[in-house]
Amino acid sequence: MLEIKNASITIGGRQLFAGLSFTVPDGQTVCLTGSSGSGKTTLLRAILGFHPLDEGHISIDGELLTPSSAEEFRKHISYIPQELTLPSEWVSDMMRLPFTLKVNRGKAFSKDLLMAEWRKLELQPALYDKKVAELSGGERQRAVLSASGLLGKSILLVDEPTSALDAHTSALVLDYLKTLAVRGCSIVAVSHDADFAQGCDKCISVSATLP
Ligand SMILES: Nc1ncnc2c1ncn2[C@@H]1O[C@H](COP(=O)(O)OP(=O)(O)OP(=O)(O)O)[C@@H](O)[C@H]1O
Repeated sequence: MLEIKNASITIGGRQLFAGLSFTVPDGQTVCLTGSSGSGKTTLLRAILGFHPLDEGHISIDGELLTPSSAEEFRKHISYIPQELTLPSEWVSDMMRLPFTLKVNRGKAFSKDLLMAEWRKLELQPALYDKKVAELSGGERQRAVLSASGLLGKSILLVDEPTSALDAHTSALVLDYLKTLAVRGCSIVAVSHDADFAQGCDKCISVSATLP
């Protein structure tokens, strides 16, 4: 279980949020909502240990996130940022890349298992042999999500997973996230998509403090 307790972050003299508390039990999907600039992405970065809280704490399964535990914590977290800068030229390389990282040691890549994830996300198998630049934004988003699904980490943080998708495909992505949740994953998604937010188990409003 992921727990955020009494969290506050101020950047450049502006308080983004304060006293923010919520839990994400194993198997739950939580949607972070809030106006642009309210600090949703910053909160995801805090969970990754890349941005310190000014007050409060973050814990996973009762273990506190600290500067010294952050690296160990990240081994259990998949993070899909809003803006994907993908270093691979080919989709096949992009899909294999996470499995070559030290942090994912012990996780074996399987194209067959990946294709099973792709079917759930309605990605055509032929895309696997294309260049990344040939994929649409929504195809790229879903392909990256499928690799996270295959990695099977216990926490998934995903920023705007449906921003490039039509209503049908957004619903597909929500269903997909729920299949990951059923496997025990705790999911925190940032979204401005009201239908997506409604489909999650819980919505947390990250509220900006007005000057
Ligand atoms: N490293 C940083 N240095 C300076 N300012 C930052 C930094 N990170 C975030 N900010 C500022 O903090 C505020 C919150 O940013 P954040 O990206 O968390 O918002 P958000 O709620 O995710 O917004 P959006 O919905 O537009 O994606 C913004 O004003 C942003 O400019």
